[in-house]
Amino acid sequence: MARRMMSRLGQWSSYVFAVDFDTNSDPIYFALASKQSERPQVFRNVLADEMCYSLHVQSDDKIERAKFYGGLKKKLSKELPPECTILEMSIFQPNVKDSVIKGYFLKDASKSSATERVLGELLRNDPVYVCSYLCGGEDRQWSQHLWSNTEDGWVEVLEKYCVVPAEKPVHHPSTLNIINYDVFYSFEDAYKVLQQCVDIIPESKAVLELVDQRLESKEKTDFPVIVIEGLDATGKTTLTESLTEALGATLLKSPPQCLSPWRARFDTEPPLIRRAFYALGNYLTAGQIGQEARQAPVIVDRYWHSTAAYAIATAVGGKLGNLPQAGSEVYGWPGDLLRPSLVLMLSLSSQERMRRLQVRGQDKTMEEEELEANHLFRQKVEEAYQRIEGPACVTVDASPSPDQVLQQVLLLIREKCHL
Ligand SMILES: Nc1ncnc2c1ncn2[C@@H]1O[C@H](COP(=O)(O)OP(=O)(O)O)[C@@H](O)[C@H]1O
Ligand SMILES: Nc1ccn([C@H]2C[C@H](O)[C@@H](COP(=O)(O)OP(=O)(O)O)O2)c(=O)n1
Repeated sequence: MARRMMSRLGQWSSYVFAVDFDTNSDPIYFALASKQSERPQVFRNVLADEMCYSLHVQSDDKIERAKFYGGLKKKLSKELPPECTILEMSIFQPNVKDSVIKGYFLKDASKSSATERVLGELLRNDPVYVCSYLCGGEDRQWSQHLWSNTEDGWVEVLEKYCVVPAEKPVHHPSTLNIINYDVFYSFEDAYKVLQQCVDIIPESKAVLELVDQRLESKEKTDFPVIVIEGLDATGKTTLTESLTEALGATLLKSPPQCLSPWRARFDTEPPLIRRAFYALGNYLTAGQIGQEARQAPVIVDRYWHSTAAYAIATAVGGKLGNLPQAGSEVYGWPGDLLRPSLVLMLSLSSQERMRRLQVRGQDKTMEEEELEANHLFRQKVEEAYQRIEGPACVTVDASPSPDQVLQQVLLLIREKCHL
């Protein structure tokens, strides 16, 4: 037992735990120690008389971890008593890339044994670590208790540690695992993810077959390639159509039409798989761009900026300030993806965007519903758009009439692409 304790503390001593009690403020950071700290009040102001637990996925397989973590929230929401609040939590090594293990922190005000029963069941059947947290003693010190399964099926506490405060890290933990989890910077990295999904998501096979037949694109195109970006309802469809006509251009989009039968399927998958699907869509579109730009200018409705900006904004929790700094490698362009001549981002006030969404009155994707509900998320998408480089986007005011927006954009294209 003593040896196991040493080994676990050895394993976790460089890790910090972060719990998101409130998305508008910083997480609460804590670490584990064998002795109490002089500043023991880790959860002061955020926990009352509740029982607390944490759950972390325990698997070396990236796909299994992503799938299980996504399903775990649904399972917990369904099976736990309604008085139980489920908060996002992560364990990470401060400022070390790829070190995050995601999990949930449970605040349970139910005073029933149902929660422990559900967690015991999970521990027996699924790849999870389960811990409970207790506050005791005169100085109200918190301790963490790691659960273990006994051979006869009971749950026991295996190890117990003191919970001590930890410093706020320079980089928000949600930024540490962006590369190759949320954003893919080469064809091969995205392709590998879908290859590993073939057994669990049979549709991956059809997508990979299409991708295998993609056209190769040269680095330099004969005619200019102009990408139009922006949040939903900022006027991309309206502008790309009028622009295509005005310039005698070819109109393409990413993801391309040939992926539409599978898009809804991949939209239900966890970020790792969903984002790999969209990344591959860009390479398919790049092949089409290369082909079409031999004959005429090409207009593209969404491309890499959309893929990276939405992925980064979804991955980064909390405040706008948690986004990786401008100039970070996460905003870089994939070395093997065709670069357009110009990227324009249509920008609108949230009131006008909402008005246009209502006028259009269509079904919105879940993500767009979230955008509406979540002003912060919308800001993060736009900020990420503006930080992406290689080429960076030029922001266009999309609030004037459709014709005025078209004239403004034609001027920009003439100036930057000499068309
Ligand atoms: N410049 C504009 N002024 C006013 N309404 C516009 C303008 N551009 C587009 N719209 C309207 O706003 C809605 C969203 O435009 P759309 O081109 O479909 O956006 P997106 O393709 O970016 O989702 C549509 O109903 C469209 O007719
Ligand atoms: N090239 C692209 C295009 C869209 N995406 C993702 C990003 C968001 O999750 C959604 C936004 O697409 P949505 O269909 O809502 O937007 P439009 O209707 O095209 O304006 O798709 C992407 O990752 N890469």
